[in-house]
Amino acid sequence: MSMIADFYGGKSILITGATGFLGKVLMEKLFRTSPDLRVIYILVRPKAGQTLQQRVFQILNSKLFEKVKEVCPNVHEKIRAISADLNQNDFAISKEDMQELLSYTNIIFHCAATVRFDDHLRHAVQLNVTATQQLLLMASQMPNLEAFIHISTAFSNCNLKHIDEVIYPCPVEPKKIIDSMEWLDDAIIDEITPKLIGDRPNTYTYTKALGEMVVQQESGKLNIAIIRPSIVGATWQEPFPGWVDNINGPTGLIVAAGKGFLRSIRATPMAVADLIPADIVVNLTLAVGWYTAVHRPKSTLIYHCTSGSLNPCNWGKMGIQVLATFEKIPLERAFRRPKADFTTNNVTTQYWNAVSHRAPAIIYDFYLRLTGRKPRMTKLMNRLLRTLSMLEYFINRSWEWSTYNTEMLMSKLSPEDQRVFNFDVRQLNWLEYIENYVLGVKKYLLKEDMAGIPEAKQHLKRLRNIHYLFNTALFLIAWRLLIARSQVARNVWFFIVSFCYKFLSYFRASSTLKV
Ligand SMILES: CCCCCCCCCCCCCCCCCCCCCC(=O)SCCNC(=O)CCNC(=O)[C@H](O)C(C)(C)COP(=O)(O)OP(=O)(O)OC[C@H]1O[C@@H](n2cnc3c(N)ncnc32)[C@H](O)[C@@H]1OP(=O)(O)O
Ligand SMILES: NC(=O)C1=CN([C@@H]2O[C@H](COP(=O)(O)OP(=O)(O)OC[C@H]3O[C@@H](n4cnc5c(N)ncnc54)[C@H](OP(=O)(O)O)[C@@H]3O)[C@@H](O)[C@H]2O)C=CC1
Repeated sequence: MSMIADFYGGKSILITGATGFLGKVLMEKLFRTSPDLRVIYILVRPKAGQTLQQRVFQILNSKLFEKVKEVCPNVHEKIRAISADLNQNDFAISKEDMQELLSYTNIIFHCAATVRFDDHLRHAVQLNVTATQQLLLMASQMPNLEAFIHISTAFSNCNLKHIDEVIYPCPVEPKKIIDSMEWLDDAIIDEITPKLIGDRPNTYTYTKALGEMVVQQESGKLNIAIIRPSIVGATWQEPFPGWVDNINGPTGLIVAAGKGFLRSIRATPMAVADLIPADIVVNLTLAVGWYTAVHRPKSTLIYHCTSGSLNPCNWGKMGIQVLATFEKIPLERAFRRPKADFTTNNVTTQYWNAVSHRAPAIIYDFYLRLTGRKPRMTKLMNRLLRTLSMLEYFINRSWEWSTYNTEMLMSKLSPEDQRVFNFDVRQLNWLEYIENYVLGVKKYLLKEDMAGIPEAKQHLKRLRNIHYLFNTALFLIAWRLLIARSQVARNVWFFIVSFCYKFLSYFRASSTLKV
């Protein structure tokens, strides 16, 4: 019997960010392991022309929720979508809905955030700091609340090399930042942003650090815990291996490599690739929810959900395995063959960006223009290069995260809970995981059919032939130009031609003699 699954039975759970990557995996696991839970409230905003109901319907009818329907056939009745926008005052929740949330909620999982690295500071503060503060205020009015679990990121203190499971203060108090965002205009905010974020690389990591400070300062009498996952990747085992549905983090680069857009990347092959599968994050989150509610630790505990210190993998190994998988299982309609390499300095990066990224895009756009179509490759390539420049910070450094609390929690679980809510990353086989990740990208994100693999392989063969033809033509043109200009080149050319002629004559003469 799982104590954790049992604990969530009959509970009313509030999840923010339930429509996001992690939120969906969290909801799925909750429904699958505790189908007798009372209700899951999710705060959702209408988006991309879809109503709340349409969004929920789409999630529940997705591949991810297939197994849930077997164990919890009435899942539609157990999910209650509440119209909310975390950017608005009181989240723009109606009075009745607010009353219901305040009266019944037992557990809160706060996953919502803006994860964009380059978000404007005002927006990032609003969502990652102010909204967290408002949610804590709401939580403090919930008489039945047992635990508040805040999802942060292991990179909130990426300006440090060794990071402990503690909250590190930022120089400027979050309250002052929240206040100043109300009266400063955008131009001034733009000007002070680099000074505020200091040695952090972007507004995302900075505002997530401020969010943690807010949690600490406003915790009051609440039972709170903070989880810091590193780079969340596709699922490892549950509900099935390799599930992923957005392009954040490494996923976008895996797609770009598989489609042949990404040919070189400025990364340190030996740097630790601190990836963590989404299902491990979710299992730890649910275990932390249980532990925080039942054991009520005296202070706010922080849990690092990272892989580097327990089972390290590096970017070099990961890159090789990604490419090896694409050899066996290519993506459809690739632009070029999947073939990428790491560069380690600015000069080679600029060179390969020009030769392997920009030049093919320009040539392809020229071809599109010639055939009366709209050019698009240069724009796409520029976006990819911008993305690469944003991710570079994270793939050229290694961090050490201590995992004392996470290991302590593991030791508190019963053998059954260790199995059902497994967050022991030491059991993960990286090569197998990455292969499944790449397969998952193909199946679940790009929705490509496995039956199309032979055709995809044929397409790659055609691309290889075009590549050889192009290189031969380029070589011949260069050689012709050289011969026209250099006496040495001419001599070498005559030498080769006469050597080939003599060799052929000798070969013909000896074969005539034999007859
Ligand atoms: C041997 C070599 C082998 C090579 C093989 C390859 C193997 C793999 C090697 C693996 C190395 C992994 C490194 C991971 C490090 C992650 C560190 C995370 C650390 C923190 C973790 C966290 O705690 S938190 C979650 C992370 N938070 C994000 O990860 C959001 C990022 N993101 C944005 O901050 C915005 O996205 C940004 C970029 C501003 C654009 O912003 P923007 O306004 O220009 O545009 P959009 O966002 O609308 O995206 C418009 C177009 O960008 C394209 N794109 C967007 N993301 C993309 C992406 N990741 N990879 C590719 N392409 C991407 C997309 O293809 C769109 O293309 P299209 O237009 O055709 O749809
Ligand atoms: N992915 C990763 O690699 C990592 C993520 N994390 C943390 O995990 C958490 C979840 O991340 P992830 O699932 O990847 O992120 P996603 O971007 O996939 O999901 C973000 C969620 O927040 C919601 N949200 C954003 N703005 C609002 C708003 N104004 N009102 C209501 N809801 C809003 C989104 O809703 P909508 O669908 O409407 O946009 C979505 O459900 C975040 O706190 C993130 O910082 C930490 C480490 C790594």
